[in-house]
Amino acid sequence: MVQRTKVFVGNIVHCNKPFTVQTLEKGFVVVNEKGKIIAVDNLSALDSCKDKLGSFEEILLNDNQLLMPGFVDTHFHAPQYPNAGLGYDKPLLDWLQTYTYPLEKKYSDTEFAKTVYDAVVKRTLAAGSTTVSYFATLHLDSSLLLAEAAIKFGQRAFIGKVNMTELAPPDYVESPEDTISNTLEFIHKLVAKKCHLVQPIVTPRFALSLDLNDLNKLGQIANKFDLNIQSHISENKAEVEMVRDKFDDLLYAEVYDKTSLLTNKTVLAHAIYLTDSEIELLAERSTSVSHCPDSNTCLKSGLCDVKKLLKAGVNVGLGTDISGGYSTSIMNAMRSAVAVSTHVSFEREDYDPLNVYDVFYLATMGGAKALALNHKIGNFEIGKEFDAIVGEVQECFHPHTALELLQKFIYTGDDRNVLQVYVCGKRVK
Ligand SMILES: O=c1[nH]c(=O)c2nc[nH]c2[nH]1
Ligand SMILES: [Zn+2]
Repeated sequence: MVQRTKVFVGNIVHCNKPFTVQTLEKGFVVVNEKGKIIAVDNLSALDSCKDKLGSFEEILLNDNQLLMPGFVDTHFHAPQYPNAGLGYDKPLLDWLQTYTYPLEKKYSDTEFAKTVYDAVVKRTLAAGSTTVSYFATLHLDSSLLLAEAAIKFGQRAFIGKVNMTELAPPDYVESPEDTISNTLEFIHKLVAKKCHLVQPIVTPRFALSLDLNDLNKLGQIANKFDLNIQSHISENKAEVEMVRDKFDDLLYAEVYDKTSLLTNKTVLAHAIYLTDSEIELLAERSTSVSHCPDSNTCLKSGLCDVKKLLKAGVNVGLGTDISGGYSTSIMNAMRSAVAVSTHVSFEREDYDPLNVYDVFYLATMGGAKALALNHKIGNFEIGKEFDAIVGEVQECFHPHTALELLQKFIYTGDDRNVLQVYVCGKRVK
């Protein structure tokens, strides 16, 4: 169905530059029938702009509402949603074996997969995540069902069929041959759906799941088809030690670099225990980090020093990391990122922790860049596709500026405060 041109009028906030929130108090954004932003300005320019439009739909925001870019969740294990909030009594490697792999194995059942995946996409859209990078499971058919859920409900998404040949139960690993051939088939079948919003992403689970040879083949596939890549890095001390032992003293980031997996379209979750030289390597390769503060706390993995990564020139986005994390909401991840950074600051001299505006940048432009979508989404630049949220702060007892509304929205809001959600100009909530 062709969309009508839309004119949004009200308080507008977005990051027009890194870590800078631009506000248009009483501004407007015009979105054309293809979902692209064609004008952004102050109210004084609205009448002359309207004169140039044909028919359009006007969306008027009230004084307690805010138009902002949609949130980007850079790390979400969709099959783990049934475990959200469960099993935080074990650290990463035991947690994987005890709770996570047994659940993921169930996605050989496509009925079960469809039920969970539909619920995940509806829930994340309701929370304002207009773009999500999903891990699925090893299963080809049910991974395609996750893609279908995103297409059906109108979410922008990356879908990763997970690769894992080792260090998991014998009935939840693939042979080295199958992991490559199934990945190629998954990519071809997903691309054949011809939905520009939903794309495959190469997804080696982590360095302990595959050998160098298979990691390298996945690097070649990503390179050949120009695909995004997602994985995990340096989340847990025992994991980091096992990687050093397995790969003859290579550093974790060196394992991925040696196998062509560190690119400007790669996003790596956690990155808590990187050495300075690994951080430099990520910056050199323009590889991004997905910061998942809730997961790092629930699994007692550690405190990620995001400010250090940013200072070294590494781009960072936010991830909910269901079900290492318990919340499907990037608003919650923003609050937790501020809290964790503040806790890091207690142990440092002259340390300026992340603030509410910094995490708004990470949740929008930082995430867009992590998924190499910053030319398309992340803010309201003319020419970009309109992925946006209308948020509302309820119970305002006196007038607030747009920046005050943004603070209150992030700190006190949840999906009840996310009134409308748009992906590429189409309303999806
Ligand atoms: O938080 C995590 N969740 C996972 O599912 C996983 N697999 C490897 N490493 C992981 N970390
Ligand atoms: Zn994860």
